[in-house]
Amino acid sequence: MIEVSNVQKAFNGNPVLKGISCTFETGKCNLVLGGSGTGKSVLLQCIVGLMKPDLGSITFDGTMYTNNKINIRQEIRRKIGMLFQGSALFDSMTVAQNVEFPLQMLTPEMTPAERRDRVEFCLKRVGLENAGNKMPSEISGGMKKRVGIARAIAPNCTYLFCDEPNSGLDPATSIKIDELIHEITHEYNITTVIITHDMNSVIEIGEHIIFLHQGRKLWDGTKEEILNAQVPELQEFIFSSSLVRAAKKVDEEAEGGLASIHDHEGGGI
Ligand SMILES: Nc1ncnc2c1ncn2[C@@H]1O[C@H](COP(=O)(O)OP(=O)(O)OP(=O)(O)O)[C@@H](O)[C@H]1O
Repeated sequence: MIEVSNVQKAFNGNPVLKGISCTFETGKCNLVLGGSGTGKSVLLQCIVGLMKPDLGSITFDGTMYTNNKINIRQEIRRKIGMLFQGSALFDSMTVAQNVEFPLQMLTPEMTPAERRDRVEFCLKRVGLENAGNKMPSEISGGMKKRVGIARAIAPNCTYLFCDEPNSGLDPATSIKIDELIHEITHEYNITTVIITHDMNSVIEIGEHIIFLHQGRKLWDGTKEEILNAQVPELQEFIFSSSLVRAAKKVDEEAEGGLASIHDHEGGGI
């Protein structure tokens, strides 16, 4: 479990994170949801240590990360896997070399043969067993995300951070990537944190959701609870998604008949 307590961050006097406290649960897909510019990426960077919060603390399974000794921070950092927006593969390396890269950096004790086995295993796990020799330029956006996932889990990560894993993907491929992240999270009991503004992902894999708005956490809960959350900013965010509007309309038709829908349309959400 990752615990974030009163994290604050400002740039040039402009507060971006205004005291965020939340927990990310072990073995679950934890989603950080919110509109553009609400501080999702800044929060993620503070959690993984790419940015230093001005105030507040972050613990990983009870061990303090912020302001702790360098060796303890490095030990935690070794357990973190990252799936970057746009996949961030090395263009000059093959798919297999990309997946092997963090093993060379983080697990020097592994022999070349052990590394090759691990790469083979991870590529197979993400459904890319035949793509090891391809270059990133030869594979699709969805395949690149899969390589990114294989690379993130290769060193046996305990924590997986995904920055908008669906960006640039078509809806069907997005669902497959969401499903893969969800499966891997449960299979290896990983604490997964996903930054997103995609309501499809919320509905697919949102086991624990944090909603950020203008640098504050306004709500947290599950995908089952989110549609009934009584937070105006969250409702506005959710119902700006045409998919959710359509799903709610179908529900209302089934439950209340057409009269209730027409009433609703008059009032608006
Ligand atoms: N290094 C930085 N220096 C100055 N301002 C920054 C920096 N990083 C982020 N910001 C500002 O912090 C605010 C929040 O940015 P952030 O990238 O966290 O938003 P976000 O919620 O991830 O948005 P999006 O969904 O569009 O990626 C923005 O106003 C952004 O301009």
